Amino acid sequence: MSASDAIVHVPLGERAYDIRIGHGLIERAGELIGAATPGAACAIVTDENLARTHLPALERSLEAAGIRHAQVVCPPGEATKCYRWFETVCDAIIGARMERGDVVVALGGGVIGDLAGFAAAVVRRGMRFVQIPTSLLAQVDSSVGGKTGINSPHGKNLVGAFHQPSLVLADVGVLDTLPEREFRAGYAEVAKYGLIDDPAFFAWLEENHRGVFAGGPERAHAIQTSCAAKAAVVVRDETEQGDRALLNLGHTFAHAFERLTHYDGARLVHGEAVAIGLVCAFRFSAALGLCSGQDAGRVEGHLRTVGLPTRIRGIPGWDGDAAAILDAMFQDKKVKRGALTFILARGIGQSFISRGVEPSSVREFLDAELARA
Ligand SMILES: NC(=O)c1ccc[n+]([C@@H]2O[C@H](COP(=O)([O-])OP(=O)(O)OC[C@H]3O[C@@H](n4cnc5c(N)ncnc54)[C@H](O)[C@@H]3O)[C@@H](O)[C@H]2O)c1
Ligand SMILES: O=C(O)C(=O)C[C@@H](O)[C@H](O)[C@H](O)COP(=O)(O)O
Ligand SMILES: [Zn+2]
Repeated sequence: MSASDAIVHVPLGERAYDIRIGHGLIERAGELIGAATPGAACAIVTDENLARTHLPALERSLEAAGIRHAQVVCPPGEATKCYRWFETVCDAIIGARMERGDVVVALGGGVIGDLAGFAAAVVRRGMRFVQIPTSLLAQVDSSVGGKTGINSPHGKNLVGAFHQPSLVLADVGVLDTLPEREFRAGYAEVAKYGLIDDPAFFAWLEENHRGVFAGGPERAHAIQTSCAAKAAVVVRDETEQGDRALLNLGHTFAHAFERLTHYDGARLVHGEAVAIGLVCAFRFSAALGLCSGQDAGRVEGHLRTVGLPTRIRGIPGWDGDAAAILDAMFQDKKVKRGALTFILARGIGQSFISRGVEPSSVREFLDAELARA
């Protein structure tokens, strides 16, 4: 145990768990997983990048704690969140004779977390699950809250389950090996929490983003603030019957862009799609007269300052039209009785759920965005 770890508790009754944020957590994973799930063996799910960098330390730690472990290594990238790799991961866990009481450990970014979590939700009708998020995005968002799943050719995350982890170990030190593009992409989800309901945090990010990117103490503060923000929403509405949809700010747009680029991370990764989606959500809100153009400009300005893409027309290799985006949006899980739902905003930190948004107004907005120089 280290006195300097921060802990965000997620009080979900019998599914309650801790998010531990600190340094050297992979080296201490054996001890921490052993304490959270005594006597359990571990099926580690990871990708090739993590297998090279941080898997050996995790294996040493499990061995030192006397924990039996097996692993399955997947290719990196969004395309892995698919039926084929889901089958491979499930069968690897089963083939390693992992029992229902054993633990699936996700060592990786959001792709691995979502895929491994979904396997944990269904193998032997539900195994325990530990998240060791290694990307900024996974540490601030995907490892928390229990959304797991894979993509369909029809749309993002369309097959999945809610399955909460038993423990989250966010080792801030592992971010030192994360490629800069991926760190930046994860920052979009950090900014999202300020934009949802915490204008002071967004203003803090505007002032302190350099420290977050440089790995100063601001980084751990941003991760902790993000986890606490997400945990608070998840505790209010675990399975997205209402308020949890706020965490989807920017995502009705983002998921359409990801599907239209065929989940090709070389062109667009999730966090980049979210950055463009956040700008769209605010610009759409401004176009509808809900929020000021000044606030929409502030959102775009900040994301552009940190180097994130902000324009639909900037998506590499995609030159489609508004009809294609709108068509993809109709596969969104927030669609209700055929009507679109968007998370819109009355200002920075003042987002709200808007049901039954007219497709014609979305179409008009998208046409104008696509015509933007
Ligand atoms: N479940 C949720 O609540 C939730 C929330 C947000 C996003 N997501 C999902 O998360 C996914 C995106 O996650 P992501 O941005 O982490 O992408 P990712 O999992 O593809 O990871 C990004 C890249 O960085 C590499 N990487 C990760 N950690 C590294 C490290 N420490 N050192 C070196 N390389 C490292 C990975 O191998 C990969 O190539 C999307 O599928 C998205 O839909 C889920
Ligand atoms: O946890 C949530 O709830 C979110 O919406 C977080 C999002 O950042 C994340 O991308 C999530 O996977 C999207 O969920 P989906 O239900 O729209 O697929
Ligand atoms: Zn997201």
